[in-house]
Amino acid sequence: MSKILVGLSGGVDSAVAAALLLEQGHEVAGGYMKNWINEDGIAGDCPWEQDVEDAHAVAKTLGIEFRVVDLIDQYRDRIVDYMLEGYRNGITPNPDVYCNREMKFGVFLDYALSQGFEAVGTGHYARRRERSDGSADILRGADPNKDQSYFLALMEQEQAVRARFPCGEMLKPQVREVAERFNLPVAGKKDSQGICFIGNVKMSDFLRHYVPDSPGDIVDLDGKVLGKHKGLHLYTLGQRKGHGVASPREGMAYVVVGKNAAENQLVVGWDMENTPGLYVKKCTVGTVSWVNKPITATRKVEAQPRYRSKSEPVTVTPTDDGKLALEFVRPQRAVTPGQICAFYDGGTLLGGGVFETVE
Ligand SMILES: Nc1ncnc2c1ncn2[C@@H]1O[C@H](COP(=O)(O)OP(=O)(O)OP(=O)(O)O)[C@@H](O)[C@H]1O
Repeated sequence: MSKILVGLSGGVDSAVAAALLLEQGHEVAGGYMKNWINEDGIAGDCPWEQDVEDAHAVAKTLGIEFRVVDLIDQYRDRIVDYMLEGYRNGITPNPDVYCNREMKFGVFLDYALSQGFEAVGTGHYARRRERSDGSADILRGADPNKDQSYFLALMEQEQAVRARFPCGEMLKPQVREVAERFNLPVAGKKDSQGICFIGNVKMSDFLRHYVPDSPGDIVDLDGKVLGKHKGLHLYTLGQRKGHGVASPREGMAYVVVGKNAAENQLVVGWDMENTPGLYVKKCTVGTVSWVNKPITATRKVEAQPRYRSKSEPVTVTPTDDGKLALEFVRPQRAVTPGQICAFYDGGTLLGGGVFETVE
């Protein structure tokens, strides 16, 4: 039996995580991380008050203690600033992945340990296996449609040791069944969408609040001006919609293939495999971390370049400066600096890093 603080978000998955850990005989308390309360007056609905209420109601139903943990300052420092800095520097950051490493299994775990808990449980769809030496592996969740191990790619070993993911062994419909069995008030609540804290605020509205628009030309690969963009940070490599350049050719679409920061130009090209800049086989990954057993010599593994994509065979070579040189077997579409690359060996998450340069 362990003493576990479960991150209760007000959603169904974390409510079920708490119920299952309780059923397994652990001593469980629920903690809501208060990360963001939209003090800056951004248009849109940030439903944190409803979420706290729902989390509290779940704790009451389960008969467990409930706390609200104020992490607003840490969230601004570690997630919001990282994100805004990334966009200002022309990359596409991934706050969801950082939130797991820095917040849930960072400051929230530190808080839990300081309060006498041994572990933090969450509703992530990922599995965890303990080895006989006490170390832990993170595996893909049993539900292939819900697997969230990608978001845990920057977790380190000490964090994996202290994590608990009881929903990872189940399929989503089974999680809903458990919620009903425990009469949890959130059993029918809709899954949350998008970035962990923004709620229903549109990402472009959020960014616009902090990073000023900086309009410039949209050009094709020959430099011909096709339109105007609102600011390079508002566009992502591979983006097909929302750039406003209509295609004159039936069945062909323009996509973002590059950003020329020096000229403040957004470059678009045809969505085809031979369009320069859109598909790459070689790239580098920095900010590397390993859940278990670092890769120290050239090795063939699988890499998942974004959340909703398959993992792909890749050769990984550590470089002298602590980064990784990657060579994919097949060309990859829109490998985006700032986004996360997760490495797997079969169903086991090895670790991850941040895409830096692409060739
Ligand atoms: N504000 C929060 N406070 C405490 N824990 C949180 C909070 N936000 C997320 N978590 C934890 O992290 C897990 C994964 O977060 P994510 O935002 O992906 O939620 P989710 O998959 O929609 O799950 P849920 O149904 O529990 O909201 C949650 O299941 C929960 O345990």
